[in-house]
Amino acid sequence: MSPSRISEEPDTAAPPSKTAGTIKPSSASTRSFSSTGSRFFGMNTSMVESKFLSHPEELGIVAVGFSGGQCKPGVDAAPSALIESGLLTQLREELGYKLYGDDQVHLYTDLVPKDDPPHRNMKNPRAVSSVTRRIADQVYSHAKEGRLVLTLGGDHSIAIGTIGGTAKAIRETVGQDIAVIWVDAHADINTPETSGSGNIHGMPVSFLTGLAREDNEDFFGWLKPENRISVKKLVYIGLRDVDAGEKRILRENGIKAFSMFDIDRHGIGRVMEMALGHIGTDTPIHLSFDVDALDPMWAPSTGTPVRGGLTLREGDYICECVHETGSLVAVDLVEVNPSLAPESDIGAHETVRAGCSLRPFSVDREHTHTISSVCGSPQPSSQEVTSSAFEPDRRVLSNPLIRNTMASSTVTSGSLVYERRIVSERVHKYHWPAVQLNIWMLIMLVAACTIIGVFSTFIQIQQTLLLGVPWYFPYYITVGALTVTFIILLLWLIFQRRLLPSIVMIGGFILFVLWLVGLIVISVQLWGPSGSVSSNCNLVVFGANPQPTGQSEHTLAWLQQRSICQSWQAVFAFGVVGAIFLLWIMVIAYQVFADDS
Ligand SMILES: NC(=[NH2+])NCCC[C@H](N)C(=O)O
Repeated sequence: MSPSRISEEPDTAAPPSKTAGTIKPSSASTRSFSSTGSRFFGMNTSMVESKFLSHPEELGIVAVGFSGGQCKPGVDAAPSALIESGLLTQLREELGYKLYGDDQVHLYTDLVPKDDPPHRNMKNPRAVSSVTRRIADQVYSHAKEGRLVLTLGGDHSIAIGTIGGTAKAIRETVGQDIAVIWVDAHADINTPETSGSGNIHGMPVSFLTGLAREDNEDFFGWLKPENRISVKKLVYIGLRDVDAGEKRILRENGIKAFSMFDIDRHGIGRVMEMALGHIGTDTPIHLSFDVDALDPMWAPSTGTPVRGGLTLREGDYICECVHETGSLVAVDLVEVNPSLAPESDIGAHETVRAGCSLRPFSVDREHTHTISSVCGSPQPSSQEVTSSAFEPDRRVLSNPLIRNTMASSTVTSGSLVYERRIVSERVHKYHWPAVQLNIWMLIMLVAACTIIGVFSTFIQIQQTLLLGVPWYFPYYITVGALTVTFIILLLWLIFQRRLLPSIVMIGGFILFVLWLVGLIVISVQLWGPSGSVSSNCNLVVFGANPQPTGQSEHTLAWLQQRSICQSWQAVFAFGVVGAIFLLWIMVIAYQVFADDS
């Protein structure tokens, strides 16, 4: 590691300074803007209310000059390069943040042991473990103060510390678990055992989620449950180079991942809606942004570049959307490596510039309306889309030629033209109340089958007695059969995940009308003026005095007549229940429809 620093202070674990504007990037102004104490980020440009920060106008800066999570030197120089490019000055002077933090890039040299042999296939395990532990303390102290925390890396292994620190602080201050949006070309979820490289920057997520564990404090055993995150609250964006073992881990744990394939297919706007919808509106968000998520066209100077990545504008958009939620509590910007400048020095310069552009802190006021309407109210995620998020690109990933074209981008040298064709496709996910739907189907099934059964028996009796069959017997049997068919259709649609409220409303209405006609006819038969069934039953069956007993034909005939009368009553009761339940399902379908729109 060849550390670079802004000031050559030895690194200590001292808590971050509480003096505003103390980070001194080169000759940057140390002027500090006064805070109005309002709960808004970026007072000058944005009016997004922070949901979880008590001091959103304060920015805790942690500058991490550490590269031990991988083998290429230079990534430790990124914080200095970013600061020298004016990132912090802009945050302070243009966006009005009060900056908090030590006036140095931390090199953690005191924590790097001379001898650090591999452990469980991990390279530099002791150094990475103790450095990330120190970072966790630094981030924790800022987050505990209710500040937004910005960590400038360093390689992505440092996220073990940043996310570990945020998770703990937010649990203590807000009492909630954080969600993590991991923007990266890589999933970084290898366990020590699945990793092919042994580089810990490819493993941070497995330690943070508890998929990889160690008891020994020297090897991340210091990560306790309060530092961990749930796989359910983890969302990837921009993936395109995922190891086989990682794919298995993602699939087995049902982790939400939006690859470049999804971004090409749906567009970044829809992907952000789905990502934020998965997290929910009421969850603090830690955004961990690896600059290699961007296409090397914009960010070539990074350790593990992969072609076919995000445009710079898409990267900005992700940051803006997350900012717009008001749920952002911490940000990492990692893997900028100014010493890796393929072709020319412009590479390093461009990468640093891209890094500076990725600021989830402000949105132009003119943009605010458009962005709020897209990102501010996350849509429910679409299972049709995201469950397949990983599978379709397997073929693409395996073929480097195809991989390069998967972004559907065209680059013409001279003037840069980047154009992504977006196949837009609107996918709704309706939230049906499963319990109510199941109860409805069960009751309707019972009602329909009872009516079919009773009227079939009545037809047999009529035929046995050589009497004509009234039209409403077969009519009600048909209505019952249609109801059963409708329920089977609903079950099939549910199974296909295509149950639309309109189908339920139209089907429910038609059945309701048919059912109501049957109910009216039965009511007329039961209580109508001309020889009603009810009065006959009351007179002959229920009113028989004394009621016949004993083993005689008379008793058997009476019992038969009684069961006919009871069947009429049952038919009427189920007729009423059916009509009411059909009304109910129309109301449910309308609510589901209204909720979605
Ligand atoms: N943060 C990164 N750039 N990670 C790259 C990881 C590459 C590879 N999957 C590995 O585990 O080694």
